[in-house]
Amino acid sequence: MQKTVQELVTVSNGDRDLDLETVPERFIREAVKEGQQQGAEGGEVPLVDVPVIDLSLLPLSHPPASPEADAELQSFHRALTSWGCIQVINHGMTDAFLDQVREVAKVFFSLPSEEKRRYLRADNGIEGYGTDMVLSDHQVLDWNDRLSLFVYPEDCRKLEYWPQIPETFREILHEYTLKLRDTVDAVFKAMATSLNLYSNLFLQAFRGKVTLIARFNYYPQCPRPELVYGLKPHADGSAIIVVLPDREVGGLQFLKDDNWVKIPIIPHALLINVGDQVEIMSNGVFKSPMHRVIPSSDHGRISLAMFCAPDAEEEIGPVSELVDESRPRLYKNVKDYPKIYFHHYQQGKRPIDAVKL
Ligand SMILES: O=C(O)CCC(=O)C(=O)O
Ligand SMILES: [Fe+2]
Repeated sequence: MQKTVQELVTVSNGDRDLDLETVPERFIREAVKEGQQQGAEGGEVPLVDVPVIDLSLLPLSHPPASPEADAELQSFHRALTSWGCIQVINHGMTDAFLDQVREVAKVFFSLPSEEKRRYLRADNGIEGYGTDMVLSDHQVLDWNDRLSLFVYPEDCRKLEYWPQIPETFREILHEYTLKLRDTVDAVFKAMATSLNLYSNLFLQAFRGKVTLIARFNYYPQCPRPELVYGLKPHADGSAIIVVLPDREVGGLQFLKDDNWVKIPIIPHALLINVGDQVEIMSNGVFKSPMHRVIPSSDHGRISLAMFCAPDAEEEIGPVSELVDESRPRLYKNVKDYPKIYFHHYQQGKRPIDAVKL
């Protein structure tokens, strides 16, 4: 396999000591190469608050038990219909546990290359350690290395890709997965409740079968962040995505009303995005937001994204309760949306447009 980004930047003394002074051509954004990048792209991106939702207050069925629960449900609904993104607090995981999850990821990415390469992704595989998938010679590469693992259901796990160092990696990822299962169930129930539908609607549509894929992202420090993307602008292809962002280093940006904005770091909140599959199922009521990551010039950044999706065998489509004369059906029914997603993403298109009616 080609060098990882981390190998390219030749870190000699911790994260701060970068030998690389220029960014290799393959990472340079198309717009920069074509001389089209506008001032704002390289300049300041404003900081805008993302709605903060207290998960412990969200009612999981009708009717909300208290005025507070009702108010929280309204905020949740507003956030998902406008932003498609929330920061969740009181999600049931302690600060110390989230820091442990971050720590095992940090230790893994700090291991020598030879050790990490024991978990290298196969050429045409999804799981394992590696870089942006190289699909064509002209593809602009993301300034990002990642470790992707199927984590749920448990019988899908391929332990040969699960790091053995640090020793606690497997156990902590297992525990995080089980806790997140509860979190995503609660979010799906609150979504349905906020739409005045019965709370198990999404989970039943998935026939109780959800899959979780963990993606540990590492964005090494970059000498010219304004020339590259840590992750190119994209919306996520799953149903919902739960991100544990870096505690200190920002970089995640969202497209809000056609402008890129930064969001504040809330160290122990989980960031939850609507993915394309929930946009489709909600007939466009909930929005799958465009987002991107810009690396930092001073520090490496680590995040853990958990992609939660129905089984690829399940057909999904707008739920009938959300289709009527005033809101005609906007999307086709689809099976194996991730396949459609990757096919269109590779071509630089927005995948959800391919299933619009
Ligand atoms: O690194 C982040 O904060 C976001 C990651 C992300 O958007 C993704 O993995 O799809
Ligand atoms: Fe994403």
